[in-house]
Amino acid sequence: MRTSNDVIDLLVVGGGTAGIVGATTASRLGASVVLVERDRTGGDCLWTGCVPSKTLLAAAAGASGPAGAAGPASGGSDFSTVRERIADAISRIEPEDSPAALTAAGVTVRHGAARFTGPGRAEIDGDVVRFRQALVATGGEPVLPLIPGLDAAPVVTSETVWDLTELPRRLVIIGGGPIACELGQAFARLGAGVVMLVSSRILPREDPDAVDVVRAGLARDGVHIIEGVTVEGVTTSADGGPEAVSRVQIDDGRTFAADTILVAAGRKPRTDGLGLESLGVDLDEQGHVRVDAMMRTSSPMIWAAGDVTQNPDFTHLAGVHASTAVSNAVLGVRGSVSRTVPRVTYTSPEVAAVGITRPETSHHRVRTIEHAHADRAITEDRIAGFTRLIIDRRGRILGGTVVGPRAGETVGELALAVHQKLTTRDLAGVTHAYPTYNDALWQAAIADAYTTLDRPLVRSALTTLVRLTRWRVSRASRHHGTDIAPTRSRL
Ligand SMILES: Cc1cc2nc3c(=O)[nH]c(=O)nc-3n(C[C@H](O)[C@H](O)[C@H](O)COP(=O)(O)OP(=O)(O)OC[C@H]3O[C@@H](n4cnc5c(N)ncnc54)[C@H](O)[C@@H]3O)c2cc1C
Ligand SMILES: NC(=O)c1ccc[n+]([C@@H]2O[C@H](COP(=O)([O-])OP(=O)(O)OC[C@H]3O[C@@H](n4cnc5c(N)ncnc54)[C@H](O)[C@@H]3O)[C@@H](O)[C@H]2O)c1
Repeated sequence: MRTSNDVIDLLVVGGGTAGIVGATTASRLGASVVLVERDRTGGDCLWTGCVPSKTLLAAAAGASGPAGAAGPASGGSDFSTVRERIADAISRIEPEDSPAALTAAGVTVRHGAARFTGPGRAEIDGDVVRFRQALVATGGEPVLPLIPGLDAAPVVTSETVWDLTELPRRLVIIGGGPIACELGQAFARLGAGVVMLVSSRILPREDPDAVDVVRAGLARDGVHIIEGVTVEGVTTSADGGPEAVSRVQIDDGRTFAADTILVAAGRKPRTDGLGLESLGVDLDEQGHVRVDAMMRTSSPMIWAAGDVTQNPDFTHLAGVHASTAVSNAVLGVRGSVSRTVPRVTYTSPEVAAVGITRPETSHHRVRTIEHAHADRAITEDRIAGFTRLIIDRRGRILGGTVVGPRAGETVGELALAVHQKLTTRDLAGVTHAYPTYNDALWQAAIADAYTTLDRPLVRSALTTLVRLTRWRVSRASRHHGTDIAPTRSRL
C-alpha cells in the first residue's frame, strides 16, 4: 500500500457526467482535483445511455419497421451499419470526456476502483489518497428483477444491448419506462418483432393523455404492448447464448417467444462496497445517497451528484447538480439546485414535461392546444399530440406537457417559463415564429391570457377605455375638420 502525503482539495469518485462536470468545475475554480474512474471516462451517457440510444433512434427513424415505407431493416448488414453509426457518434463525442481532456482541464485522472476508508481517506486499488472533500458520482446500473429462469435466458440490459451483432428477430422487453419505450420503438422500426411487458402502464410518470399518444405511436410501429402484467417466469430451450429461444410467461398464462430479452425495469445506485458507511453517509432504502438541495450528504465534506443520488436519472441533472455541489464545496458557498427539471422521452412522437403536469388544487387551470390546431403539425401531417399548460390563479405557468414532434425542443421554453415564474401574459407577449411546433405553446398562453379579459373588473375597465378612446378620436377628428364621428354617438 502506498500513501501520498499530499492532501488534495477534492476527490471525485466516478468519471461519468457528474464526475467530469464536477472535476472540471472544481479545477476551474482553482482546487486540486483527482478523478478516479474504474472503467471508461464518459460514463453511461456516452457509452451505453443517451448517445447510443439517440443514435439508434435516429438510425431507426429512416428504417420505419413493419409499418413504415422503407420496410424492415432486418438484414445483418443493415444492423452493422446501425452499429457503425452508433460507434461513430460515440467516437466523435468521446474526446470531450477523455482522460486527455480532463488532464488538459487541470484534473489528475486515476484509473481504478475507489473506496472510502475513513474521514479524509480513500483507497484506489490499494493506494491511499488523502482528501479534504469528496464528490461521490458513481452512477447507477440496471436492476435485474427476480424472475424464475431469467438468469438462464438470453438477457441484455441497457449496458449490454449495444453488444448485439444481429438484430433480434423476437425481442421481449421487460419494463415500460423511457429505456423500454425508446429502444422498443427503435428495434421495431428496424424490423424486430417487439413485445413489451410492463407491470405498470408505460411511462408511469407522464400525463396519461400524452402516454396514450405515445402508446399509439409505438403500436403503429409494431410494438406489442401489454401493461399491468406480472412476468412469472422464463424458460429457455438452449443454455443462454445467441441461439437460445426463450418463452416468457405472464400472469394470465400467455407466453411470448424471444431470442433476446431486454430487461429495462429500473436502475439502482452504485453504492455497494464504496465504504460510505465509514464516513457516516446516509443512504435511502434503495441505496441512493441522500443529498439536500445544496447536494450535501449527511457527512460533512462529502457531496454527491448524478444517478447515485435519489434525484431523477438524467444527464442534464447530473451535470448541473455536480457543478452546484463542487462550487459549494470549493468556495464554501451555499448554492441550491433548481427544482425545475425538464425531461424528454425521445420516442416518436416525443413526450416532454417540466414542473407539474396535473392540476394540484382546484385553483389550478389547464390549457391544452391539440396539435390538430397547430399549423406546423397540419402542414407536416403529424397532428397526433398536444401542448398542455398547468396555470395557477395568478396566471403563472407551473408546468406542462408537450407530446408530438420536437416536443423536446419546445420544453426548453416551457422550462424557462416555469423557472422564471412567468405568467401566460408574459409568454403571450413574446412573438413566436410561424409556423413552428412551439407556436402551440404560444397559442395555449394566449388562450389563457384572453380569459383574464372576461373577468368583471377587467371587462368594465376595458369598456371604459374603449368609450374614452372613441370620444377622444371623435373630438380630434372634429378639431382637424375630418369629422368621422358617427352622427349619433353610441356613447
Ligand atoms: C439507455 C439509456 C438512455 C438514456 N438516455 C438519456 C437521455 O436521453 N437523456 C438524459 O438526460 N439521460 C439519459 N439517460 C440517463 C443518463 O445516462 C444518466 O442519468 C447519466 O449518465 C448519469 O451520469 P452519472 O455521472 O451520475 O453516472 P455514470 O454515467 O453511471 O458514471 C458513473 C461512473 O462511475 C464509475 N464508478 C462507479 N463506481 C466506481 C468506483 N468505486 N471507483 C471509480 N469509479 C467508479 C463508473 O464506472 C461510471 O463510469 C439514459 C440512460 C440509459 C441507460
Ligand atoms: N430520455 C431520457 O431522458 C431517458 C432515457 C432512458 C433512461 N432515462 C433514465 O433512466 C431511468 C431508468 O429507466 P428505465 O426505463 O429502466 O426505468 P424506469 O424506472 O423509468 O421504468 C421502469 C419500468 O419498468 C416497469 N417494471 C419494473 N419492474 C418490472 C417487472 N418486473 N416486470 C415488468 N415491468 C417492470 C415499471 O412499471 C416501469 O414502467 C429513467 O427513469 C430515466 O431517468 C432517461
